[in-house]
Amino acid sequence: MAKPKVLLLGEIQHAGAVWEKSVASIADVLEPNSTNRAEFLEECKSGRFDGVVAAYRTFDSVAVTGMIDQELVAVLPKSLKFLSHNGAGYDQVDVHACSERDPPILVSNTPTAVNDATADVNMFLIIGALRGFNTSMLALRDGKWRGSPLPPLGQDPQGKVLGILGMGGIGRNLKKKAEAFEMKVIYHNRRKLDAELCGGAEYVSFDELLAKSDVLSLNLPLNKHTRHIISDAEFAKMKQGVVIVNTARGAVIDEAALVRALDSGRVRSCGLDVYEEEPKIHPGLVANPNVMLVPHMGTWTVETQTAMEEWNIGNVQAAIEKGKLNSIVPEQEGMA
Ligand SMILES: O=CC(=O)O
Repeated sequence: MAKPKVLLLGEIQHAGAVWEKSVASIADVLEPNSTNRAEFLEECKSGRFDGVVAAYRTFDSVAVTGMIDQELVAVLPKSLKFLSHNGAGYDQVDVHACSERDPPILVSNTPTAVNDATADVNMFLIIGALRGFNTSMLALRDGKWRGSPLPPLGQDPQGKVLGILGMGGIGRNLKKKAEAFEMKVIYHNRRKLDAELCGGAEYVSFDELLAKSDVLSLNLPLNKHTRHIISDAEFAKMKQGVVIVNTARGAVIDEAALVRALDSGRVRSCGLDVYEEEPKIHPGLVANPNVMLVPHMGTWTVETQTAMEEWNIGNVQAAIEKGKLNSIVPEQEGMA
């Protein structure tokens, strides 16, 4: 019997042995010859991927395929039923277009695998931004010890109110870590979570979150409802001297408005792992020595990258062996 076909978009870098033992041993794995989106669209139209049942994609494969949007979904082979995205955030995939296609393409991501590593970076950015470490770290490397004039004193996390916008897996993990630093956690989410799930954190309205937080952390997915959820009007509702931290996706904040809020002093400092137009960063952020900037490394650890790949491989394996995904994105729950 012919083996099922799987499309590999991007590279398996850490769980190669698991891939070989599982998917590669039971499926024919195809990889695109294309080097850009125009070529990839043509390669899809040529029928080269016909018969493919499941696709494994990486965040970086967007460089070849472009976004998985309506235009691309329309030319993907009709045989493709499952798309496994190796990442927690799947804003590169238009899930609505995948659901609407006949037959639909079911999408999975890698939620829980990323929680610890991302919440760790989140905590690092909170402490770094509160303590204002960036200025003196730059001064030290410039041969000026702590710098002259001396940097302003930092602030302790103990007793500060941490507002978490988006109480999913990363938000809940961050809550536990922040409580070890004696921060008081409040949160806002599309829906209030039961007390056990949110670990007793206080649920507040969006406006209350903005008004009460000493540190505001963005932990929500990027989609058309959350793009620029934080902009000038929201900064105006925050405390003077608030600290902003974002490990979610750059575009949940209007970056130009953030720079204005930093320049006016409304925002004292920020810690960012993600940017609106990666790898471009707003010059107003780069020029500000007071802000902590990390180049999208929230999940950049051996353990987490391996766990993410293994999770994604598990989804592809389940797709071809059982005709279903182990985990499906929330928008498609009930479609499997
Ligand atoms: O940014 C990282 C991810 O979405 O997993």
